[in-house]
Amino acid sequence: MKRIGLLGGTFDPPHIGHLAIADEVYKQLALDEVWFIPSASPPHKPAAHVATKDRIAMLEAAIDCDDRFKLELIEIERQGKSYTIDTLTALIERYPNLSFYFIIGADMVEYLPKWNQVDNLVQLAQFVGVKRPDYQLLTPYPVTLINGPSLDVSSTEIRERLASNQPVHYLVPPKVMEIIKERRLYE
Ligand SMILES: Nc1ncnc2c1ncn2[C@@H]1O[C@H](COP(=O)(O)OP(=O)(O)OP(=O)(O)O)[C@@H](O)[C@H]1O
Ligand SMILES: O=C(O)c1ccc[n+]([C@@H]2O[C@H](COP(=O)([O-])O)[C@@H](O)[C@H]2O)c1
Repeated sequence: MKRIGLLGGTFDPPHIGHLAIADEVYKQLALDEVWFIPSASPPHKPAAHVATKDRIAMLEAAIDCDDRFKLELIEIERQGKSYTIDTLTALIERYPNLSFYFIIGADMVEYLPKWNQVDNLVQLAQFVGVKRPDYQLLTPYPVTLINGPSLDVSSTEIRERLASNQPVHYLVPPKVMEIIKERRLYE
């Protein structure tokens, strides 16, 4: 049975933290692929700061050069609030022969008790929690905890730096930087 990592996110914009955790979990859990799932509408925070088409273009560019990473648009196609319970239910129905590993950073591990139908949700896939600065990697839920590199980078910080004309080179992949510049995102 193929082992698929799922990394859901707002990706507003995608950054090296996303790629590093996908890479780390891929290796530590011997996954076959990692699918990146941009949310249509994040369930727990305000809407993204740029258009969905821009987030998709940036995410495509971010994972383009890595064959292990794929884009999965199931939440964009479904529209509405992107609850993970709906996404996992649909993916399991669509791909009964794959086993899924839902990857979350430590901030989301802390927030997991508030996720929609969390008790059912954690039965649907193996949840995998990854270290992130300033957050506890601790939970009563059955989450596999991974101690990888802990990168102190967030989309919020990148947006703030772009808005105040500070450099973000090396925090986002070069092709993502090109899109940000060409489309004048986050100015
Ligand atoms: N630096 C990081 N280390 C570990 N996990 C991360 C890191 N950045 C993002 N993640 C995880 O990746 C997933 C998607 O994150 P998201 O797209 O919301 O990025 P973000 O940097 O947290 O964004 P924002 O600052 O806008 O809230 C979440 O599970 C989040 O915890
Ligand atoms: O389903 C939920 O209740 C839920 C609550 C918070 C976050 N999530 C998912 O967790 C992933 C990371 O969220 P975010 O907003 O930090 O990008 C993304 O796939 C979200 O849809 C899901």
